[in-house]
Amino acid sequence: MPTQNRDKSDKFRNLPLSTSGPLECALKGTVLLNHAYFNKGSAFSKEERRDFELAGLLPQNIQTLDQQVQRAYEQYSARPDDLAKNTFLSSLKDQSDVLYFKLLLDNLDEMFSVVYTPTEGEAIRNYSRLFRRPQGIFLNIHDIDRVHHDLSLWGTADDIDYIIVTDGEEILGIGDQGCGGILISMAKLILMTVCAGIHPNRVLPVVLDCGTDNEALLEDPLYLGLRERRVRGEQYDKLVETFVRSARGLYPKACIHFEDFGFYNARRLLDRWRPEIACFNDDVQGTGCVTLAAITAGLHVSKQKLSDLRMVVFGAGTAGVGIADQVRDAIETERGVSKEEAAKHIWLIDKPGLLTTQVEELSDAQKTYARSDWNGPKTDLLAVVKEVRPNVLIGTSTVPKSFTEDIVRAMAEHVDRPIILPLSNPTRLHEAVPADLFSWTDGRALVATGSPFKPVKGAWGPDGAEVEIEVAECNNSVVFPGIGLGAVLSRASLVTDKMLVAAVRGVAELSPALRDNTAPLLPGVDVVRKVSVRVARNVIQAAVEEGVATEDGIPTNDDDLEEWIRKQMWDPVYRPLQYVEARGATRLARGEMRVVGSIPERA
Ligand SMILES: NC(=O)C1=CN([C@@H]2O[C@H](COP(=O)(O)OP(=O)(O)OC[C@H]3O[C@@H](n4cnc5c(N)ncnc54)[C@H](O)[C@@H]3O)[C@@H](O)[C@H]2O)C=CC1
Ligand SMILES: CC(=O)C(=O)O
Ligand SMILES: [Mg+2]
Repeated sequence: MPTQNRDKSDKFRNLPLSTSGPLECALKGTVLLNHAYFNKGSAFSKEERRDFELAGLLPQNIQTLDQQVQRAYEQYSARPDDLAKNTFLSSLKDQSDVLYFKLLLDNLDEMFSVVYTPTEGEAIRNYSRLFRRPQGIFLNIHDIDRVHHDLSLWGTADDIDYIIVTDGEEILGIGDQGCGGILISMAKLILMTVCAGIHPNRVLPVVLDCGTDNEALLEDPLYLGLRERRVRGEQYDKLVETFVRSARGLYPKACIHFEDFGFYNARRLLDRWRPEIACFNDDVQGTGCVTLAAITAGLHVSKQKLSDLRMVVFGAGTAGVGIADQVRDAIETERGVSKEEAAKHIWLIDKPGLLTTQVEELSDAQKTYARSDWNGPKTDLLAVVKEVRPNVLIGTSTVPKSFTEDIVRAMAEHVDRPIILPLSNPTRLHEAVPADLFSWTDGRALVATGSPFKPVKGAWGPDGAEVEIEVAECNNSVVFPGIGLGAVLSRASLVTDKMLVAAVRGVAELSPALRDNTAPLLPGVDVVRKVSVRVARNVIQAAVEEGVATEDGIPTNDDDLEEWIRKQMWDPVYRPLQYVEARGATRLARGEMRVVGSIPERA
């Protein structure tokens, strides 16, 4: 039985997760060809074609995965624009997980922005128009009694490692997208597999359909979700409570990742569940971690310390306050001061201007940063930049072009290497574009952006020589896959602050800017898996130190631990298939039981 890695020479032969060896499969014929997890299309071997009754269903020529990738790439390239390419990739994923992930991994630099921000934002905006077939779980706020049952259809206790849930209220900077939010859960899970080798058959994408306040969707006859305004209050809380308790009860080993909830709920739900279960909010914590790593690299280049930091955050919502918290906690540790003292390094600005103790209706999280020491008559971004003289400026406002030339020049007047991070997605909402930031600062700005940008050329080298500056993508996608991988493999009972600090260290250690002052502040997509292994290693070590790792046999030294992690990461390769009779709940192999055991029953 392929429950474990079966290489006898392998010192890790008792690995908890199986990622190699034969796969047992109870499906045959067209049902098998339509099952993305098992389907190999033209790559089924002669023996498999015989054993699984496929011979007459496939053209004669048996092809390799590489040949299939070549064909798929040609078809992809023929699509006229990025949205059409995104749709093509979604259909490919419905056909074959292995082919889809292999194509993606082989062409990640080119395809990352097509399966993720900014193109995925467009796909989500058009969800009900582009819809072909459902993926994931839709939980309806008026059917709370069904939640446990609907979740239970996806496997048994051992089968699920990672769950991403959204309520669709604040998607990727494009606001309320109702049930279309299912695609952000899907997209982030795809990144979990691509970047961190999380098994694609051991994850659950979920949307909590609570209605929508998006007028365009409410009026769209093709809209697929609940056509009513968002239900809030007690019923909303009951849905979330029922979802979390059912998910934990059914899949006790799974980590729950909250994504793109609105400002009011994101922090509240994280605070509610964090002390009790392994959970993570990507917009609060993932964004905080990756941004702190970028700042750490930037301060290294500018030869400053965290204790020198004066940071202005424009847009004090979920992401902005998440970043502030992560940075504040790092200053607290570095300076050995209280959280209140550390918070004095940070100025938050939102719609009313600078958050001061005079501003009413601040959330508890925002209140931490409300300034009592502000005397100036103006509190807009320019006035704050002139007064504070920040060395770090962050944009999480969704207000495009809000980092204007006068603001950036005012900042650069007092700071040699201003660190400027316009993080609002998608690309059109960035607070500034890199070309302008370099132009206004004579190439001195240290820039990273929320969505990807091409390198920028300008005469900013010594004696006015032309240089090309590469811009890092400062997106939580750099870090959340590694955090998730670490939490899954250690079977962490909680995701603690120390695990997040360890994750930041993992990303910062691999920053190209640490070795070359002119290189990007963060590692790029070319090394995503390396980053995830390093982040996961650090996270697991912190989980062990904190006493929250429940997996047995975690290696103690760095190299062994990295190898142990790598060996449990899923790779897109075709594994030989072995026919077995469907056996209901019979245990076949971790990760494979769900499809083998339950699909024939459900069919
Ligand atoms: N790069 C990354 O990894 C991430 C980027 N983001 C992006 O950050 C942006 C914000 O996301 P969330 O924090 O989730 O949304 P949010 O809605 O919680 O926060 C946005 C904040 O900006 C404020 N704002 C709006 N107009 C403003 C103005 N004129 N002046 C000052 N403040 C203003 C809003 O009042 C709100 O508090 C989005 O574009 C999102 O895509 C979010 C998470 C991760
Ligand atoms: C990147 C991300 O999580 C966001 O824009 O919401
Ligand atoms: Mg998000």
